[in-house]
Amino acid sequence: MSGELVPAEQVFEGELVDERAALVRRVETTWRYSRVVPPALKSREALKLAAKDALAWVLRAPLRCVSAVGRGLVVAARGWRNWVRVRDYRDAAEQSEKLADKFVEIRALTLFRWKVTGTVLLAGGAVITVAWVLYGDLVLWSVGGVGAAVLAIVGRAKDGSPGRKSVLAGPRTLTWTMDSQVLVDAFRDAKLIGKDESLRLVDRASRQGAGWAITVDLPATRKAADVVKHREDLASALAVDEIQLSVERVRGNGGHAGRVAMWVADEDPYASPPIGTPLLAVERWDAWRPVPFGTNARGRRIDLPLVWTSVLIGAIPRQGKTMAERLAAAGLILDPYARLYVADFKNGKDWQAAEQVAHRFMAGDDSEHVLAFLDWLVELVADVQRRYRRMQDLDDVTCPESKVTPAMSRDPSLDMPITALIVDEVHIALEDRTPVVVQGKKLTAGEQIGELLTWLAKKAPAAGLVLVLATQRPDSNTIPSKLRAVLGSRFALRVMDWRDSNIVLGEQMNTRGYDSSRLLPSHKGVGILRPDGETQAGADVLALTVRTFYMPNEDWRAICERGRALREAEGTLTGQAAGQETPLVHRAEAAREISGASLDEIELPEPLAAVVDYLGDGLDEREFVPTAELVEALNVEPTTFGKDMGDLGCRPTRQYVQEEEGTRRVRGYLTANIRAAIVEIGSSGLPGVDQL
Ligand SMILES: Nc1ncnc2c1ncn2[C@@H]1O[C@H](COP(=O)(O)OP(=O)(O)OP(=O)(O)O)[C@@H](O)[C@H]1O
Repeated sequence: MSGELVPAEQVFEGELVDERAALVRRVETTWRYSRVVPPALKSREALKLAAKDALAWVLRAPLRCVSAVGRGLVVAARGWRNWVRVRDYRDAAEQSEKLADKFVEIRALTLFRWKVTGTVLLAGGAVITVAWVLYGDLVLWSVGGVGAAVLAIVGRAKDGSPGRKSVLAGPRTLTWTMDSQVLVDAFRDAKLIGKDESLRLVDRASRQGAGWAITVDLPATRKAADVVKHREDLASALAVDEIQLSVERVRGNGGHAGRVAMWVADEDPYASPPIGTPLLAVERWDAWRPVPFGTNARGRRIDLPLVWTSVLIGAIPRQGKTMAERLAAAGLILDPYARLYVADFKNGKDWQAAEQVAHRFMAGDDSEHVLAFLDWLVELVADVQRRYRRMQDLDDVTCPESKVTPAMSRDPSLDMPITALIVDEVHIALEDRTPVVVQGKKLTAGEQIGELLTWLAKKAPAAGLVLVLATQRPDSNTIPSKLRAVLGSRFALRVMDWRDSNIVLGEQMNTRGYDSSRLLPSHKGVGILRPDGETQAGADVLALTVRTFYMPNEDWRAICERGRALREAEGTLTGQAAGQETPLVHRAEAAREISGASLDEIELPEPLAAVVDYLGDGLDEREFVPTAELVEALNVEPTTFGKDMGDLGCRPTRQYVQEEEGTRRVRGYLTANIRAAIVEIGSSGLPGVDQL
């Protein structure tokens, strides 16, 4: 130290003054907090850790690389699949609900992209092969390396994208047409097949009419009938209204109990304008041919066979019942050989036009109409019995079985035309409570009508009688179950509940998937048809939804006018239409016709038998026979005789008779009354009406 003074930094109390250490400390601090220095180099510990990590990374790199390439492969395959199936376009079409319209375009584009794929694969393969031939294995290694690197980059694990992306499902409608997995899922969701079960496509989805059709086979032991039954569940799973979904079991040679034909309409098939009846365009019709009745959801025409069957139509008011009944009638009207009985208990103008063509016509809902209708039925019963008797006499060539044939029905000498009894609002007749006496039994007219209609529905179709009954009240109290059971074809338009639907269509039909109470009120003329016999849908189809053709009044009138002209030309206009007021057959006489017995064959109680014996031919030739004459001839006691005759239905009357001393008014019996009593007794020995 020289004692010379030098400048020095300020020194605080307690601070060690060491210039070198301070500098090192400052450098260290700067290094540690610097942003540019990598963290691994900031401390010895960090460096050790980084070295370990690097070693682990190097060791795991091949594994990561392989899994990245694998993921890349999956991503690339998925991307290619979406591209080749035009996924983006299809999704856009689906979102805008235009998938059906774009289907053809999408198919064409798919095909094109498949071709591009094939071409690229072939061309790429060829180039690599040539290069390999020219330059050796290096080419393969290079292509493999580059490909693997690209795939590894594509498939590298990205932060924040674990697993599959969840997506909101778009409209499911019609997706199934392109992706059968969607259909399988829908069947599973509707619990029609199990979780591990699948469907087998018999036909690819194809365009049919305004919708898509597909046929599938259910897994073994699953039944097509269950799919039909749970149509609504399936419709829900496919996200369509059940009215748009038609499901049928495929039967016959090409089908089996597990084969289902489905058809899904693009939109409500019954929302379109109604279709007019094709009958308007024909000159005449053959009653033996099924009558054009309506169309099914697919727009296929459905005809209704009428001959050899009877039809019941039921619906709540204003659903198209009369329209349906008139369609059935129209086919018969256009056949000049068919005979019509038309009873309109609604008494509207719907049936008026038929008056000009009907053998018998009646519109009204009073007791007198009901009684007149009863007489029609008696007349028809007698007619049917006459037909069967006549058929017995015909040779086997003309009449091979106890059934009317087309030739027989058109032969005027046989007088067995196809005869239709068409009744609108039949419940009015069936509910009528006017008392009538039948074979000494008191009944209501309604009961008697029920009995006769049942008999006719049971026995008359083979004799050429067709019953077409429509009712607004298809409940069990109104239409006797005996009658319903023998009406072969049923058509149920919308009704109030499934019970009413079953009453029209038959027991348990709702559990088989046929319930007309589920039809929409706006769907006028749409109903469930359970045909008796074969329709276009096939002989085995239990029931089908049909929308009847539309036949407004003017078309109906035109058809009736044509029917009249045809009958005039053929000379087959009869009954009321021809101006003939044919007297109605007396009920008792009809009963005689039923039995086929003549008066002589009837076993009579006394004293009637003695009276008949005594009168002989006089029974027909004389008009009146005095009581005194009978008492004397038969040698009976007058009071007892009078009482016994009264009990047998013969009431005495007073009439003027010519005697030697002049004209005298005496008590006696009208032979007509005696004859009526004989017939009445004869018919009571026949099977009662309920046994008919
Ligand atoms: N196939 C159809 N297409 C379109 N509309 C129809 C069809 N059938 C019936 N309608 C319409 O439904 C309405 C009722 O028809 P209709 O008179 O035949 O019914 P209804 O059941 O007989 O009625 P009501 O019980 O009063 O006798 C009519 O306005 C008719 O035009």
